Amino acid sequence: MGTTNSKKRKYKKEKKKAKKLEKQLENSKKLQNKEVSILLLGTGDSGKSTLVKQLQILYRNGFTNKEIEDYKRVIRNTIKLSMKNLLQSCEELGYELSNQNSSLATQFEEGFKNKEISSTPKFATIMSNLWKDDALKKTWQNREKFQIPENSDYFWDDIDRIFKESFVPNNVDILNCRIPTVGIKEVFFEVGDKNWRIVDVGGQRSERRKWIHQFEDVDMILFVIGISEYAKNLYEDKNMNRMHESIKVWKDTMKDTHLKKKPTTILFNKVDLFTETLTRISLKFCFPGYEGEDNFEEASKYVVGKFVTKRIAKKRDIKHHFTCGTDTEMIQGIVEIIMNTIISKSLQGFFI
Ligand SMILES: Nc1nc2c(ncn2[C@@H]2O[C@H](COP(=O)(O)OP(=O)(O)OP(=O)(O)O)[C@@H](O)[C@H]2O)c(=O)[nH]1
Ligand SMILES: [Mg+2]
Repeated sequence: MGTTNSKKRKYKKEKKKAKKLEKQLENSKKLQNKEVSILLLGTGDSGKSTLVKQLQILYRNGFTNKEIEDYKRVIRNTIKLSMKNLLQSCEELGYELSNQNSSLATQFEEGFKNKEISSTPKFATIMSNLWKDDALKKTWQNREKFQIPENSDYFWDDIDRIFKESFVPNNVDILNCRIPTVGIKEVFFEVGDKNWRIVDVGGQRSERRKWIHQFEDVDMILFVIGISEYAKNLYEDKNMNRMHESIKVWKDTMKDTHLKKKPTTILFNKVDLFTETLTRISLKFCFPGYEGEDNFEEASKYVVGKFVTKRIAKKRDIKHHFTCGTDTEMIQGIVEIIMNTIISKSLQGFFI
């Protein structure tokens, strides 16, 4: 009797296993034909488009000649505009340039208005000499007090190369270059035998009302947070702290009914800048209640807790990673983890 029951149980178990396998095979076949859509969300400047550039480098042979030419123009313009901004902020903060550099600053102001002069190697040398001035270095150390592209120092350190006639931006230059996204951009990739659609949106306030139209048609959300931005205010609202805005946007987004069942991954991006900023500005600046040390381990754990709260995590499938958006190798590793998670969820019938 006992033996018969145990045989029956074994048979039932085997049957269940076979059915599961059959379902997985069926899902896998469906998945082969299905495009998986990932929606990138997050406030402005958090690093969404940088991630798309990385995917372009990793899975689409990089950038076209036209794109490279456009980036060349943007990079050179940004260097000039940021230098102007730095000089002005230096004055506002009350730091004084050396006498020699004061006359360079005058030459810069005069040349800045003239497109031809400001494209010459001589003008580039003026900027690279200015960048060596202690007062400008001190101003840069206080960059959270004004609005300036975060990676300006990457370009200023290399002005001579960038203003050479033969200059062609490399991938790292392009990854460091900032162009705010306006509207919705779709990018398509094929990795292995899967098709992926990545939807990149603009994150500044005026762009966010367009987000909702994308919610229904996507399989997964990647929410990008600039974790280093806890000491900065918004570009579009000088009185609002960027981290507090990010928390608000995240909580509002998670309330949306269309997104309730969508797997969500948070990327706490800009970890390189986070580590550096912590050496200058305490996390208390943003969270007065923070009592930990200003090191990556403690501070990042605290910030994660502000996003992955018990209330949000209880109802949802939320994962998170720390990233440096400009580090191609690191991003490749994270992207592979995310894609594998999606594939395994699809095999369970999650998206199909
Ligand atoms: N140092 C550093 N810079 C980063 C990192 N990720 C992105 N950036 C830079 O941050 C700036 C903004 O990145 P974007 O990708 O344009 O930001 P976004 O989220 O697309 O911004 P919007 O289009 O306005 O919503 C760019 O200059 C990037 O080079 C990072 O991890 N480290
Ligand atoms: Mg963008």
